[in-house]
Amino acid sequence: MSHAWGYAADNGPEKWADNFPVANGPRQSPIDIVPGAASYDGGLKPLNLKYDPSTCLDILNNGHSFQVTFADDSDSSTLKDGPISGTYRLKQFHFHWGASDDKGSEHTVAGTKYPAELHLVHWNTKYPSFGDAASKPDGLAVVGVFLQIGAKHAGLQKVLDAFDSIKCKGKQTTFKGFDPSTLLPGCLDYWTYDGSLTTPPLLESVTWIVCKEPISVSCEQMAKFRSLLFSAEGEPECCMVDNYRPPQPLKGRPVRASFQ
Ligand SMILES: NS(=O)(=O)c1ccc(C(=O)NCCc2c[nH]cn2)cc1
Ligand SMILES: [Cu+2]
Ligand SMILES: [Zn+2]
Repeated sequence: MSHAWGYAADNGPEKWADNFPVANGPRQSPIDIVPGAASYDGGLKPLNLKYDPSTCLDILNNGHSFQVTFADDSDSSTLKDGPISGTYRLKQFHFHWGASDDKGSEHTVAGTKYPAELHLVHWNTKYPSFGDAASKPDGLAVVGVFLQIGAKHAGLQKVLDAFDSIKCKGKQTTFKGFDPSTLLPGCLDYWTYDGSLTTPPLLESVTWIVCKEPISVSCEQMAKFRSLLFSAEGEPECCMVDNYRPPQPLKGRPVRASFQ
């Protein structure tokens, strides 16, 4: 994945519009979610998430986050219902986090930042591939889950235990049998709005589905996130922290709630 963009002062979110003018587009993400301004929509269905751990393939440090990638050549791990129509396949999940517990999430709730945010990335099977779907207005659906400091998360620990082999940019290792549904909160109430990828190419192809209930992680687990590096082996070490884009203008978009 060759790209010059990042999260530093010289290549970070304030500079992305230079190479990706859609950064100033009408449906950019993330946003600040204002619960009082969201409109309850009784027509929204509950999320229907069905994940098959046998589709889990590997874990990768791509230089801006780490991601767990899934086999998406069949409808084994899917998202249906919720605000979407049709079937969307799980492609990968990754996180965004801060250098300290007071920041790190991309979406905020009435201005509140969480220490981290999980993104489960799915693509619409009406298109032939993820790459094709990523350029369509209804091509992707990303489920966002906030992380808050509290009890150690057993499911997340399985992911963190793989970190020693992906410390540097470009490192990848086999990662099998992980069930991403262990990372979901108990209650799947959500907010939804039309948005974009939160990293370049910032494509405006994402139906965002942000869960209201966070999951808990321990401060030791957060420290493990911060032990990863943006830098490749042999480069000066640069801690992978603050890999989040700040909230973007809503530009009149409705934000709907699946709950009252
Ligand atoms: N944060 S998010 O909105 O969920 C998100 C989800 C997926 C991608 C993505 O697939 N990007 C295109 C390929 C690529 C280039 N470099 C790294 N990935 C980017 C952001
Ligand atoms: Cu990349
Ligand atoms: Zn993301």
